[in-house]
Amino acid sequence: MNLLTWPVTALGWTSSLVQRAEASQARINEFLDQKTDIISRQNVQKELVGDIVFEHVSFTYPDTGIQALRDVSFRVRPGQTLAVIGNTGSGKSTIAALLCRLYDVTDGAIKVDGTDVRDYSLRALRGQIGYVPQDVFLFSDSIRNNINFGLDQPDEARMLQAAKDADVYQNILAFPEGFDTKVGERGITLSGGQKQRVSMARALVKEPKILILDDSLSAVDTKTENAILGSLQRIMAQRTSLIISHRVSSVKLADEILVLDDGVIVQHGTHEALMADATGLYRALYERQLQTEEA
Ligand SMILES: Nc1ncnc2c1ncn2[C@@H]1O[C@H](COP(=O)(O)OP(=O)(O)OP(=O)(O)O)[C@@H](O)[C@H]1O
Repeated sequence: MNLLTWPVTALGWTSSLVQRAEASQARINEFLDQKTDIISRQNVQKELVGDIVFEHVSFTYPDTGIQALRDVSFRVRPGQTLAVIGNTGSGKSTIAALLCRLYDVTDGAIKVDGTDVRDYSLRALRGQIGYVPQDVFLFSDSIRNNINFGLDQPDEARMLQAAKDADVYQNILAFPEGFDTKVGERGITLSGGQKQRVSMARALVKEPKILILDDSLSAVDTKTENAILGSLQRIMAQRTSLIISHRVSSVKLADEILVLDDGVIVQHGTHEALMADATGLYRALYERQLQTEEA
């Protein structure tokens, strides 16, 4: 059903339909506002395995002229976890935005399972990527509908499992109406960490082949973050994951870590290998964060 052309009068039937339509409309508008030049080709609709390759990718934001990435190359094999760390503004989120094709690369290419992302149908590509954005967006609706958002056929067992995996199940059960509890303007207010975990459950319930966590646990303390990442290990082992963070604690378990500085990969390797480089940016980030935590 095309919600863009859905007659407004037809929306009057049930309030939950209206809310879902509003929610979908908001999301559609969000995409349309910024992505008018992204063309969806219908030819490639295959099921993904999750092999991601960035080949000499450079990207300049068209509106500001800011070059966010310069000659970035890496590969993440199916089932592996790649982490990206760097200071604020170093280009981390831009990597996620390009992979989801919110923008097209300026130079180079991004390939998923050997096919350029520009050749996929947008629906096929984005439908298989679970993206937990930095800025969580929850609809004024029940927690259940927020988690199941975008699914054609919601499944109760899958939703419950996603909430458990995102470590928000017990919080939700403690609310008066459990998963039917309304959030947002007409409901209760969730803490920043709870919102992030509901948003994570929304990504996990899709059982995506590619999972992107974009600073998704910044609002929880390091202890909770470690507990969530620990419980996500099983899930991440079954898909290709991209963890974007400015915190060393979030990235240290990854198979490979990229260190970005001003749009350029300045280091890459495992946590142990990067820590061994006493003069590298990674070690400097680690020591700075240790000092902040101790303070
Ligand atoms: N939508 C946008 N339009 C124009 N410029 C942008 C946009 N998003 C990011 N930028 C710019 O691109 C550069 C890289 O930003 P990006 O968000 O990728 O960095 P980041 O490492 O994820 O930062 P943070 O840790 O603060 O989220 C920055 O200079 C930023 O100001």
